[in-house]
Amino acid sequence: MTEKELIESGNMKMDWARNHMPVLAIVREKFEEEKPLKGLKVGMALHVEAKTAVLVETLAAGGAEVSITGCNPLSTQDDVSLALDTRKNISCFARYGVESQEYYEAIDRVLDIKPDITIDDGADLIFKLHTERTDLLPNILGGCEETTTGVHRLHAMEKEGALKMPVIAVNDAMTKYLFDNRYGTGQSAWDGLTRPTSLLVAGKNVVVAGYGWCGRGVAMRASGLGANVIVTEVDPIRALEAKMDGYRVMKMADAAKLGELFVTTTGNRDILTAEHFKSMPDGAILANSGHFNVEIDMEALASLAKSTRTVRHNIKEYDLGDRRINVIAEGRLVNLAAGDGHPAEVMDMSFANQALCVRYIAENKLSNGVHKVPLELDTFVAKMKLKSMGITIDELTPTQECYMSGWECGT
Ligand SMILES: NC(=O)c1ccc[n+]([C@@H]2O[C@H](COP(=O)([O-])OP(=O)(O)OC[C@H]3O[C@@H](n4cnc5c(N)ncnc54)[C@H](O)[C@@H]3O)[C@@H](O)[C@H]2O)c1
Ligand SMILES: O=c1[nH]cnc2c1ncn2[C@@H]1O[C@H](CO)[C@@H](O)[C@H]1O
Ligand SMILES: N[C@@H](CCS)C(=O)O
Repeated sequence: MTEKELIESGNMKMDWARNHMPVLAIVREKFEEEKPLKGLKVGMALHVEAKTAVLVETLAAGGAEVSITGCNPLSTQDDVSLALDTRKNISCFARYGVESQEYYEAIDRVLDIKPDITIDDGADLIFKLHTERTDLLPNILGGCEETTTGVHRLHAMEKEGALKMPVIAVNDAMTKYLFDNRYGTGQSAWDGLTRPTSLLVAGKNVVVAGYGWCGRGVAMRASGLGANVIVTEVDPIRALEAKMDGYRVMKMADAAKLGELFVTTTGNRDILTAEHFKSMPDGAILANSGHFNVEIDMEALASLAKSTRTVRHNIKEYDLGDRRINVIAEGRLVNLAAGDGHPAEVMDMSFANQALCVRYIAENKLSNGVHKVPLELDTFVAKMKLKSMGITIDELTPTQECYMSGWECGT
């Protein structure tokens, strides 16, 4: 495609996404009217695709100058990146398939605008701010973090006294993780698994590692597609939940022997290791929908392999001699690296939270540390989402409110 065609394609994707993000549209209208971000610069590292682009244009509509790059070398859609870069007050440095050095250089270019507010997915931008670009910290009003792993990193920094800015844990808003991590990952992980493989899920043994918000979504949809789902966990409560939700629960050492398709969603490292690769059935398919590319030990797999080859777009086969193992999208987030990311209706809520939190940072002086999304913003997003779906719900009557808050009328 020519550059002009790519830009057209990016704009088309953005139009489609925008039309399915009604809560963000409400926020954008307010931003257009009130310009709450006028004079502010926002630096972002997020998955650069159409839904993210709608968030970026929303921030620009609020008066901000926005500079963005990717948060994963394989999740950028170049057509959207180019289309964004043509917009007024927006620069986009993300490119698909960049090597590590180029990935971090692009984060530096984002930081070169000297942002007042940051938005991260995985905390790579904040990490750079606290290591190589500390000179920029005094200018920072605050940041927002999109994902569970990023929030973990920030809590670890805070605990060590290393976090030198306020950050809002957007992931932890109820209108984010209950929907994005569960229904979003539940659907888009299967988009990323079925597109490259073009194989049947029904009847397969699917092993889901981790029964957190992402894991339960992936397991639920696997079950809906007819798979026999096996869950692995380290948390006894979550393992019990998985069992009572109807799945088999066992150690990965045992699941490895049975699984035909493996999906990691733990946010942890070394979930699938040499020990497991050696006992997997021939042709097993592995994918990660959790944390970076460390959930599957790709180095161990490469060193066990006698040879490797690309067997389909986004699938690499590792020939171990007595068996072959297939990995989707280099063990990186399968839903974004091999699929189209979460559905727009879900990112609508996640990104409405992001836009509202950026405004909150602009209008309130926050102390250094990790902050919750204010409950009124979380509730606003839920109410607007219901409204956009044409759903009205009951309200407590004064008598009911009194009954619920009293203690005399318990029986
Ligand atoms: N692919 C996506 O688009 C997407 C969306 C949201 C979150 N995420 C990422 O997915 C990961 C999980 O997020 P979440 O919100 O579900 O987190 P979560 O904390 O709710 O769940 C993680 C689960 O993994 C379990 N776990 C940890 N180590 C394990 C091990 N060794 N074996 C088995 N289970 C183990 C934990 O006990 C926990 O129940 C994070 O890295 C997050 O950033 C990805
Ligand atoms: O299509 C998408 N566009 C932008 N962000 C996404 C999309 N799908 C998922 N995530 C976000 O990626 C984070 C993990 O890196 C998740 O927390 C989710 O919010
Ligand atoms: N942005 C990182 C963290 C996801 S949990 C990634 O894409 O790997």
